[in-house]
Amino acid sequence: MTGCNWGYGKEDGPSVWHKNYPIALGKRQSPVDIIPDETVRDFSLGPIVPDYDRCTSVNISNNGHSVVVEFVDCDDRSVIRGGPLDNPYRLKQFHFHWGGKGHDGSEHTVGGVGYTSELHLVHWNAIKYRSFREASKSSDGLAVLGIFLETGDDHRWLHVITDALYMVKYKGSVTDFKDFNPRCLLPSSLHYWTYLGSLTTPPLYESVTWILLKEPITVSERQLAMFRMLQFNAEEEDERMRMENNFRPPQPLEGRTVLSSN
Ligand SMILES: NS(=O)(=O)c1ccc(CCCCO)cc1
Ligand SMILES: [Zn+2]
Repeated sequence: MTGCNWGYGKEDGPSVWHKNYPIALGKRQSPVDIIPDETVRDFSLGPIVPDYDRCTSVNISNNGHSVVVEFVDCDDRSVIRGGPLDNPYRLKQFHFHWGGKGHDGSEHTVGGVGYTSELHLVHWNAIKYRSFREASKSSDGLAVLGIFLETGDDHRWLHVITDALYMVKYKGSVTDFKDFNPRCLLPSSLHYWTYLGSLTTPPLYESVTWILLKEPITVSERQLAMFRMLQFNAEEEDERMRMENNFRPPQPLEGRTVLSSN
């Protein structure tokens, strides 16, 4: 497998991903537009339980597409359970998607309206699969908890992440990032929508049970602007490209139903 040949530009962006990743035209692609009135209340859906209190964050890195915080996932120290999930899924990493200055950058939209940004906490089914890589190719392999970000006051804890961004400005950079518990990024309500979808970036595998929290968290424009000082390119590359608008637009629902917790 050669390196990444995709991006978010005109030549390599979401509209041409299908050339190298034909599943982009598949039947359970993500993100999608969530139309609240068309979601189905499922009273059998229990609460979602993120249990991150024994999590071990390892590092923060720039992979040329987003900024990613990775966690130790060799045991069940930090998992998400309940809701639509048949067993606990291990926390592997979280990352963000955002827009340009004054532009929305969420991936999922609600009633056709986007948010300023979207946080994805990525988990994998270690009960059924032996590795994240194997799980990522399986229809019930991954669970991604999606949290919308809206602009307003400073987020009390986001500075811990934005203070580290200068260390990972360029693609391929990584730095230690210990003792961060993503529980501080959750909104107060865990009411959610859930549906079966895919990774929103190549390889676009249709392996994700999406769980989207209805309540957004609030971050400031200043905090969000820090993400835009990141670059898509490596330090040694001539072409400087600001990391922004790293989101895929909504894809066809293709007959899927979005379920709603209470
Ligand atoms: N935006 S997302 O949460 O759907 C997401 C999560 C994780 C990956 C990496 C998959 C690597 C497979 O080998 C890609 C995308
Ligand atoms: Zn994502």
